[in-house]
Amino acid sequence: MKISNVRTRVFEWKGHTVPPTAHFCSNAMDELWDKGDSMGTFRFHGWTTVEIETDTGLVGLGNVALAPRIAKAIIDQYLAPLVIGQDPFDYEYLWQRMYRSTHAWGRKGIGMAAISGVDIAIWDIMGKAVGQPVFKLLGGRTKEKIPCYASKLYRTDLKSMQEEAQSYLDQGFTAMKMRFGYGPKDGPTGMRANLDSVAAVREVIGEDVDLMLECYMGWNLEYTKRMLPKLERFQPRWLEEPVLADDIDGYAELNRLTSIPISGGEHEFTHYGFRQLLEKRAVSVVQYDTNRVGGITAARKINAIAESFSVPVIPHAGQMHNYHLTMATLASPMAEFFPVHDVEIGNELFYYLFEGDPEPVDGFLDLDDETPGLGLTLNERYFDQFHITE
Ligand SMILES: O=C(O)[C@H](O)[C@H](O)[C@@H](O)CO
Ligand SMILES: [Mg+2]
Repeated sequence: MKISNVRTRVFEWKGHTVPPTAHFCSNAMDELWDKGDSMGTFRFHGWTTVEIETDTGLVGLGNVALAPRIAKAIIDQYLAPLVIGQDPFDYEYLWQRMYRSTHAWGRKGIGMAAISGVDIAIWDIMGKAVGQPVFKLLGGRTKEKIPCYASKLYRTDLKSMQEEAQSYLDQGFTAMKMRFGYGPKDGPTGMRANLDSVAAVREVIGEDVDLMLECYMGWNLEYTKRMLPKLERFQPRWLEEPVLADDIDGYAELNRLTSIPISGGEHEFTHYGFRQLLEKRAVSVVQYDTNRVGGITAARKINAIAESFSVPVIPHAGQMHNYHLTMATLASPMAEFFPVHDVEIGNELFYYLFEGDPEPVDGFLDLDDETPGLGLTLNERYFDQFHITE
């Protein structure tokens, strides 16, 4: 079998979107005086699909969510020529070929995200070729079902957040993640607002539901050191991305500071990047996203490294490209799940673009033993809601 063609398309949502609101989610732009719509550069309203065809008629489907237009250009110009004519089962060789040939600029960030999209499509092909779901190629069914946590609760008014948290309880979730809306520039009143939002959610969900707290790179080391002791009474499952992804020593200092586990990794790349995070004990939860980190080929290596450090892997985003890895390793105890709703931040756009992702039932997801490959197809019902660039 040989790869005969690589087709990339950029899907940019032109349908209804929920307008941004102030303090929606703390983020890396908040430190700037002219931050404007600070989440503007962190919306996922576009996605790149990667369809890799073989000379035997199979089509593998991959995806990239970061900088979709750039990802398409990288795949079209640099990566497609490296894999066309090759055997997809030589996936490690093909990964090294893509990694090494773009090493000067592609080992982190959008270069590695583009490699991820190609790699995911290659694994979809391999599963389809042998008639097995991808997780069966990675280690098989290590769980009867995958526990998952509801992930939204962006900062709005406290009553709306309490109603949203209650809705996840009503759906049977026993874990959920909320976002902070304030950071260092908002001073003591912002701290109070942050603490009040956690108290409000805890008031609804009680003490026996896991609550994760998301800073999305919007705090800094000094502010987080002040916040952590104040947050301990809420017993969060983890505090996520309090500092910039490059501040690995800051992560490590925070992770040693209190009983609250620090999580991160959705903005880290390759098994080399995660070796650094783990050797420095910088995170207590590894959160790569397979469509960024280097695809399934890199993610499975990270799973093994994390397992050797006894650090759990709970990938960013849920979504099929991550679920197969979580199913195939005991090192990954659960998955993130983005509730489906109107397009807002854009994490939920995945459901408008693809069909096949499992629906959670009582806080659990399952994958089908009989569906070969990743189990995803493009959702053509919404194509008219997208501007599509071939
Ligand atoms: O952990 C997450 O889910 C990510 O940080 C979100 O996708 C991001 O959009 C901010 O909430
Ligand atoms: Mg996050």
